[in-house]
Formats: sequence, C-alpha cells, structure tokens
Amino acid sequence: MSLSPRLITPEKRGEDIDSSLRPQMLDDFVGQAAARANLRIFIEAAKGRGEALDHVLFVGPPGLGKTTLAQIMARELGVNFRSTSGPVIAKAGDLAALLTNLEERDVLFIDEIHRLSPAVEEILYPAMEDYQLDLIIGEGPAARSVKIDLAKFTLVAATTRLGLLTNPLRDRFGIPVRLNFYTVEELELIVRRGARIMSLPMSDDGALEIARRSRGTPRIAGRLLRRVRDFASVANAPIVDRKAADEALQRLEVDALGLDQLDRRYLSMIAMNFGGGPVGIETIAAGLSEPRDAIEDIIEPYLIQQGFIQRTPRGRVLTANAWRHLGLDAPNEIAQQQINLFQEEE
Ligand SMILES: Nc1ncnc2c1ncn2[C@@H]1O[C@H](COP(=O)(O)OP(=O)(O)OP(=O)(O)O)[C@@H](O)[C@H]1O
Ligand SMILES: [Mg+2]
Repeated sequence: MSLSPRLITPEKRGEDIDSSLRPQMLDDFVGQAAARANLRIFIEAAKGRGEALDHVLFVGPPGLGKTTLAQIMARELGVNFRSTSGPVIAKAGDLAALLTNLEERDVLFIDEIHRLSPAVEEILYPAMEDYQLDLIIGEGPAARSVKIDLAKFTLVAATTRLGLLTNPLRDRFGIPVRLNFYTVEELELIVRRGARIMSLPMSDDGALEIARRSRGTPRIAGRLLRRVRDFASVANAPIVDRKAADEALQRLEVDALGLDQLDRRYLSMIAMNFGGGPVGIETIAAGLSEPRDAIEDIIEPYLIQQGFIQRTPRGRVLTANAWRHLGLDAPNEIAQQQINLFQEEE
C-alpha cells in the first residue's frame, strides 16, 4: 500500500532512517501520555517478576511512533528486539523459524500484522497463548504433527487497521494500545528536540510553525524539519524563525493547517465533483488514482480528526469547515445543518 510520493506523507521513506531523531527510552518519548504511563507500569511489573511482558498491540495511523515504542519496550525490558512484518512472513515455516530462535522474554515485533496470511496466523495462536508451536511435518499419510516448546516471549505488533484483524488474533493481545494524533504542543517539543540534535538554531515561533503544520504526526514533523533546514542553510538564515519556516513550508506546498496537495485534491474533488458528498470511497479512490487502503489509512484519519470530513453509511461528506478551508461557500444545506447543530448545543 502506498501513495504517490509526497513530502508530507506519513508513510516511511528511505531518508527517514534517521535513528538520531528516534527516541531511545520512554523518558525521551514525547506525547501519548496515557499509553506511556501504562506501559511503564506493565514493564516495571514484568521486570519485577522476571517474566515476559504480556503481548502488546499498537494501533494507529502511520508515523505516530508504533515502531519506535516497540523498540523502546525491548530496550526498557533489557531484552533482544527481533523485527519482521506481516507481508514478509510468507509461509508458516518462516514464522516458526523466527519463533524458535527467540530467547526468554525477547520482544518479537511484527509490523503490519493485519497483513499476515491466515495460515501463518494459525501458527501464531498457540505460540502466543501457550508458547508452543504446532507444526505439521511431511505430507499425505506420512504427515505428523509435532509440538515444540518456545521461549516465553513478548509479541509486540503494530497495525494501522484494527478493523482488518481477526477477532481471535485481537483477543490474544493482553495490552492493546491506541496511539492518537499529537497535539501541537507535543509536536513543538519534538521539533525542538530534533533541532537541538541537528544543531539547528531555531526560535520558539519557528518550532511552533513547523509543529502546527505537521498533521499531528511526528514523522512529518521530522521530515518538515529537515526540509526547512535545507531551505535555511541555502538562504544562509542564521536562525529558523516563524518567517523562515513559513517560507520553506509554503514552497513545499504545505498549507497553514499542514494539509498538502493530495489532502487538498481529496477535499476539492469531493467539493467540486460531488457537491460535497456523500461519495463512496471507491469513487474517491478512482478519482484520485490512489489505492483505497492508502486513502483510508493515510489521508482520511487526519481529515476526520480535524473535522473536515465525516464518514457516513452513504459515503464521505465534507463539513462546513472543509468548505471554508478550501475558500468556497458551503451549499446551503450544510451551512444550515451546522447552524442547527450550534443551536442544539446551546
Ligand atoms: N513521540 C515521539 N517523539 C519523537 N519522535 C517520534 C515520536 N514518535 C515517533 N517519532 C519519530 O517519528 C518517526 C516515525 O515513527 P515510527 O516509525 O515509530 O512510526 P510508526 O507508527 O511505526 O509508523 P508506520 O505505521 O508507518 O510504521 C520516527 O523517525 C521517530 O523518530
Ligand atoms: Mg512502523
């Protein structure tokens, strides 16, 4: 699943292998306060008992820190970190090989766990529950099943799509953790920390400007920070202040709320071609020539969180907010609905 390349896509890209900006321990990890506090307790408790931590499932849109937290957990637990991902594990045997190589209390990280094949998932159930592998060896009449004991490990899994996980799999995670978009204040701390690590002089209003336009996502904050640094160094700016940040972000076509071209194309297509909706996701995907999954995973969560669109049973609908952001007049019914809402609230 991927979108056409765009600067602020929260998806991973090669240049993001910037381990220098990645927080190493829970204390360096900004935001997600509730999740962090709970994890700290569970980690302390497991360490105190000398047991493997219960299996953890991180759920949330791309770029919010799922992989980062998984690595932090292994580090805080003082155990090995082994990492793979759903689409990479093609056969049951691949997973069996990974599992049999784990040591006591190790963390096995499976990214994109919603993309595991059903056959592989079957292997995972007894492994998670009883630390056992049930393997069928051989074929036909000679086939026999063997049980292999595994080390007591912790599965840490990540998904952007909880809805695509089967119930039996979901139920086997003792610690589900949902990650939310970051507040501007949290992103500001992340940007300041990044600037410090890059030795980039930055004013408070410069950091705030980048934070505001990071789409609630640390990965985007890091990426905008690097691009702003490029502009600043070419322009020989002594310090990145609000003006320098704003100029750079405008050149990158990131608007005042952090929406990029593709977000705006999404919104304006619904406005111009479909009168603001409702319009089905398949139609939107075809209109944008982007895969449906990617639109649901990457574009929509932020637009929903910001109150630009609503998902209804009949399709996506633009809110009055979105019309305003596009600089267009909302059709009368929408404007009227919003007025009614206000009146009901009073
Ligand atoms: N709380 C945070 N504080 C500072 N930096 C963060 C934080 N969370 C994430 N980051 C940075 O954002 C980037 C993306 O984080 P990460 O790879 O963990 O996201 P993810 O949720 O696993 O995304 P994906 O769903 O695409 O795998 C990393 O470079 C990391 O350094
Ligand atoms: Mg990840």
